[in-house]
Amino acid sequence: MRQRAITVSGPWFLWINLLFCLFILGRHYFSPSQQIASVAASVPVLEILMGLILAVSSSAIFILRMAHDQYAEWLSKFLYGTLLCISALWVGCFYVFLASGDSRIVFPFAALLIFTALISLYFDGRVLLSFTLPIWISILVCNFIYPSDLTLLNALLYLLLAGLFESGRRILRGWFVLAIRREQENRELIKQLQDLANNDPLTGIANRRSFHLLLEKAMQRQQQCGTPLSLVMLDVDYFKKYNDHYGHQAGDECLVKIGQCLADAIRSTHDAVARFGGEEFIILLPDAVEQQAIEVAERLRMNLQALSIPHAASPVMPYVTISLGIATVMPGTTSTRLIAQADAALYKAKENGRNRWQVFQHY
Ligand SMILES: Nc1nc2c(ncn2[C@@H]2O[C@H](COP(=O)(O)OP(=O)(O)OP(=O)(O)O)[C@@H](O)[C@H]2O)c(=O)[nH]1
Repeated sequence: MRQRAITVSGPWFLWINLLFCLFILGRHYFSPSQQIASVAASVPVLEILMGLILAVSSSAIFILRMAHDQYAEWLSKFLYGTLLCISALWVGCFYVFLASGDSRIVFPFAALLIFTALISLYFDGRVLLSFTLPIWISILVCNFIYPSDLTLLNALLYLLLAGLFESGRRILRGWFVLAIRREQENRELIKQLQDLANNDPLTGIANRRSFHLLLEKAMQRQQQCGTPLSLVMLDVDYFKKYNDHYGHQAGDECLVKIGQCLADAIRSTHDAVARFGGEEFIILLPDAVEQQAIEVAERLRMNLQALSIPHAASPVMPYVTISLGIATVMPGTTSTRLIAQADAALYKAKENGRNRWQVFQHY
């Protein structure tokens, strides 16, 4: 957010400097009074200083606009250096005016520059001070060197301006910090909402809703490119008995372990594992033909077996086992039908004795 502010406010402030320069260069037209005319002797110096500010400001505006990465860290450092340089040039300009006994333009100009700097750079204290501090200090010092202008009124004005500047900076900075905090909170909230919408709260893997979205996308791609696609649906064997034996809490922990085991066993970038409901999980295997899906199913079964989660109440094995149904897309298969086929194959695997996989048979 700070980088965004720099790339928006930085060029604006540089434009202000450009305009102020043009005003000084054309001062004879704006105020052809005796006092300003007395600066005439120093005109070449002044013209050079203004020319330099014009050149530095316009180059910096160009570089900031052309910057490839508008959020790059170097932009802040670049603006810091540029403003320090421009500020030094303004100090020279004000010195020329004060030295030639013409302070009329100095004070309002310095105040305007300092307050426009505050408006555009308040979010970055270092950059703000790099511009304002040299101007502030040099005017004070000049007043001591040329004490004709050091009146009580001027001193009071300096104090008043310093107070206004600091209080304004604090208020603006407070709003900026609040905006940053709100943005971070919103980002976290959006992430939480996305997690809630897409992930199963118990196991942390994708939920049924996001699985359907992934499946629809994969089906579209399959229809466009004619690539294969398979599904593996699986169900924990005798999970009701597990709950009854070990308690619902242990059942939850068992589901978390199974979800993790499945997620670890798939190619994370291509495939997707989701909790389909209760103790049922589903795995989407884009680009996988039937044989590859069988290999994945067997791997999942073996990985879970390797975990050896005790299931004393299971009539199949003394540890938790799963049954799996496999279905592969055929021409004209819809997503709903593919899920139904994987479910039918799973039912068959259960019927055939559980702790096994079964491929859907097209008769
Ligand atoms: N602990 C826990 N249990 C769940 C959760 N979701 C579903 N279950 C339980 O899973 C059990 C599923 O039981 P059934 O559908 O009869 O299936 P099963 O006992 O696994 O038998 P088969 O599938 O035929 O092997 C039920 O007792 C549900 O209460 C959950 O989030 N946590």
